[in-house]
Formats: sequence, C-alpha cells, structure tokens
Amino acid sequence: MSIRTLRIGLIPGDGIGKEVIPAGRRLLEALPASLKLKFDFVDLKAGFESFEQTGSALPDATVDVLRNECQGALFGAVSSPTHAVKGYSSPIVALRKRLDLYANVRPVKTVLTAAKPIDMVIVRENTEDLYVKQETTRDTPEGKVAEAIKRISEKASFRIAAMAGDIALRRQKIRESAPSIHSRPLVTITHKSNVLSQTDGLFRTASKQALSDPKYASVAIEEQIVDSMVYKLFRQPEDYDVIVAPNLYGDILSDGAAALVGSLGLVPSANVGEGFAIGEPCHGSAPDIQGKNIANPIATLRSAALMLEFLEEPEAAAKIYAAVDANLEEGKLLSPDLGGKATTDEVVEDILRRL
Ligand SMILES: NC(=O)c1ccc[n+]([C@@H]2O[C@H](COP(=O)([O-])OP(=O)(O)OC[C@H]3O[C@@H](n4cnc5c(N)ncnc54)[C@H](O)[C@@H]3O)[C@@H](O)[C@H]2O)c1
Ligand SMILES: O=C(O)CC[C@H](C(=O)O)[C@@H](O)C(=O)O
Repeated sequence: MSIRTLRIGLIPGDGIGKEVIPAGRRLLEALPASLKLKFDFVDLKAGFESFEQTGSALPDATVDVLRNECQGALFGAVSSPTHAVKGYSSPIVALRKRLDLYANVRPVKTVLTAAKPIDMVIVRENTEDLYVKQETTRDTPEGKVAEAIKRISEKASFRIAAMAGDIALRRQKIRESAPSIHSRPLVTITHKSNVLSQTDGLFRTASKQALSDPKYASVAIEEQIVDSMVYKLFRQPEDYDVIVAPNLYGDILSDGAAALVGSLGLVPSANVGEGFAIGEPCHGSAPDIQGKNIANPIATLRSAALMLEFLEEPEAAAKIYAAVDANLEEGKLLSPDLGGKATTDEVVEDILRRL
C-alpha cells in the first residue's frame, strides 16, 4: 500500500485555539507509520486578531488555500465580539458557507465504563437558518425594531437528514463488532414546527422524506420539539443516538449536551462537505483560561480523528479515539475542567504515549 499524503490547513484563530491546534498537529504527526498516512501542514489565518492585523477575519488567501490545495483542516476557535464591530463577521460561520460544509457533526459521549454512559451525535445543519445573518434594524414610533431572516430550504434539510441517516447506519455497523449502549439505530428530528409551521415545518417534512428512503429501513425515526428535547436530553441522555437539527438549535443542543459529559473541552465536531472536512472543537476561544496551558486539548484531538473519519481514514481515527478513551478511563492526567491538575501539554503527551 502506498503512502497517502493529506494536506491539512491549520487555523488556530484566537485564545485557546492557539494552544489546542498545535496539539492537534502533534497528534497527527505522531500517528504510527503503519497507517501509511503523511501530513503536509499549511498555517492559515482567521479570527479577531487577523481582523485587527489585516482588516479581514477570514482572508481570501485562507479560503483559496483550503479550496485549492487542502483535503482538510483543523480550526481552533475565534473571539467574535458580542457587540457589532464594523467589518467583522464570524469567520467560521462564513467558512462553513463558502466551502459548502453543509453538515456539522458533533459526537457527545462518555467512555463506556462511565457510571451513566452516553453516546450520541448531534448532526447540525451548517449553512442556513438564522445563520444566514440577514438582519435589519429600523426606527419606528415605538423605538427600534430589529428583524432577522430564518431561512430553511428543502434541499439543505433533506441532505442534512440524509447525512444523519447515513451516520446512524455507520454507527450501527461499528456496533456489530464493539460494545455499545444502543441496541438499534435511531434518528431524532428536532424542530419547533408547532409554532414555526413554515420554516421548521419544512425542516420536519423534508427530514422525514429523506429518512423514508428504504435504505434507512432499519433506522427508527422519531421527532421531538426542541424545548422538550432539552428536557428529555437532560433527563435521559442515554436514550439518544443521532439527533438532527436546524443550525441554531443544533448549536445550542451541542453545548448543552457537552455539560452532560463533563466539559466543553471534550466535545469535537467536523464541518463536512463533499470530500472536505474541517475538524473543530465545539468550544470557543475561552478567554477566561487562555495563555495558562490548562485548556483541555481532547475536543481538538477528537476533532482531528473525526476529520480523518470523513477523509476515509477510519483506522487512524479509531487509534486516536482509543488513546483518548484510555487517558480518560485511567483518569490520572486530566485537565482542570475535569477536576484534574494536568496541563494541556501533559494531557497531550499522555495521549501520544498511548497511540
Ligand atoms: N467555533 C468558534 O470559533 C467558536 C465557538 C464558540 C464560541 N466562540 C467564541 O469564543 C468566545 C468565548 O465564548 P464563550 O466564553 O461563550 O464560550 P467558550 O466555549 O469559549 O467557553 C465557555 C466555558 O467553557 C470553558 N472551556 C471552553 N473550552 C474549554 C477547554 N478546551 N478546556 C477547558 N475549558 C474550556 C471556558 O473556560 C468557559 O468557562 C466568543 O468570542 C465566541 O464568539 C467561537
Ligand atoms: O463565535 C463565533 O464566531 C461562532 C460561534 C459558533 C457558532 O456556530 O455559532 C460556535 O458556537 C460553534 O458552536 O461552532
């Protein structure tokens, strides 16, 4: 078998992104030679610091290199201000749309030996909903009124639900040879179509239509209104397998689900399009802990594995997941968010040893 070389863009961004992305690079470089995988890295800019230095939060060069040269990327996090800054717009939100990375796949799991194991994946639509960011503000006699467009399309809803169905089938296949808490594949469609009958109504019907394909015959399909979804998710997280949601609900559900497994620092994601994937930890730039070498690198390491899964390298991904799980199961070298005292570097080194 010949060696496959993957060109990977590295986009640390801001805050702890600069601490966890080098960890992701070290991990990929440390993969065993027997996998016959090589990496060719290219450093790319994005984020608030890039905006301050170059006037652009997402320089065209970053998008061009990703589009024309790379098979995948690792994205850290950016510090998007909560107040409007003229000319600034979230680069990760823009990148998802510009590269048509239509699915945001977010596995949320504990180790199997946890007292109450959880193993779900949230499949978030990644290009539309309120994230089209078409907002306007106008003056009225009663004061200012701001409005935003919530766009839901049949095409995007259909393809994200099909991705959820495919992931449910793939997870079931893996379970045939590995222990699991789930006995059957299940996709839960999340929406608020009791109130938003047109937008979320379209998400619901298009999702159901996609999942009615006979290839998903073995997958149980349920639906859940998003507010009671949060309630059930917090009471019975072990019931959920694959959850498919429009963009904003998926964003909120995944941070909530992260609390169930102990830390945002554990939860990875992959932004997935046709033949391209960006691994990205679910967390943000965490300004409260930046520069202290205490950020949990596991979300990023698992994101690197997830990126490799979508680049058709499941064996490499499995090695990373196993090394991370071994670190968590032993529980001796944990970062402070998990109640430990280990630094970012110590956690990374422990995981690299286990590869
Ligand atoms: N993908 C992204 O680029 C992305 C995602 C979310 C938030 N953000 C941005 O990040 C900035 C900060 O947002 P926030 O504070 O609301 O959310 P955050 O995710 O950065 O932090 C929330 C809490 O989780 C903790 N945390 C996050 N990651 C951790 C890790 N790896 N290890 C240990 N603890 C961790 C933080 O210390 C903080 O207490 C904002 O400017 C926001 O725009 C960016
Ligand atoms: O702060 C940003 O620039 C993006 C945040 C981003 C989002 O999709 O809203 C983050 O919450 C995420 O989950 O990826």
